[in-house]
Amino acid sequence: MALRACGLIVFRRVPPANNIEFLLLQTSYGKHHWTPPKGHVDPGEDDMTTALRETEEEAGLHPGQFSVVDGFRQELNYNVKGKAKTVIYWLAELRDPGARVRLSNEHQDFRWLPLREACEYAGYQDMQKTLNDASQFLQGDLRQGASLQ
Ligand SMILES: Nc1nc2c(ncn2[C@@H]2O[C@H](COP(=O)(O)OP(=O)(O)OP(=O)(O)OP(=O)(O)OC[C@H]3O[C@@H](n4cnc5c(=O)[nH]c(N)nc54)[C@H](O)[C@@H]3O)[C@@H](O)[C@H]2O)c(=O)[nH]1
Repeated sequence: MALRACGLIVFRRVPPANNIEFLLLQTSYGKHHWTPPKGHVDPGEDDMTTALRETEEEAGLHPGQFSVVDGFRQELNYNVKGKAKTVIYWLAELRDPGARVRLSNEHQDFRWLPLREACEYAGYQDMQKTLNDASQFLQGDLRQGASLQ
């Protein structure tokens, strides 16, 4: 069975133009790659609980500080050291764009990045596609919101 991990693509809207920035964390081990907060599903744990727990452990952001966006869920499948791994991501908007990120010792740095830079930092094509899809989803959300007003 594939290794399973879950996480949240956390974003914030930055005044004055409400531009979207995504949160990426850099590992303090291995190749020092950048990903959204995520981690392995513990035995008996459901996926969303894992995503919330890992976001709190790795970024210091608790569920009261963000809202999970309805209707967006992406599954990535890749190999790590020859073993299949599945990663599920949801999208979550930080309520206070100034909220402080607190890293654990698993990460050495973090950045809030607009889409293009986030894709550059993430590197992997599947993660780039996920970030692009998230951005498009949010733009669609905005358009829908505007048409309802
Ligand atoms: N010392 C040391 N310790 C490690 C190492 N490795 C782990 N630890 C320990 O594990 C704990 C973390 O546990 P959790 O937080 O629960 O789990 P995850 O968050 O799942 O953590 P991972 O880092 O294991 O998982 P990935 O991010 O998935 O990276 C695995 C590989 O996959 C590639 N990769 C990454 N993202 C993408 C993508 O989007 N797309 C594609 N295509 N590929 C991608 C990339 O090549 C990468 O090298 C740490 O505390 C350490 O103790 C290591 O190399 N050295």
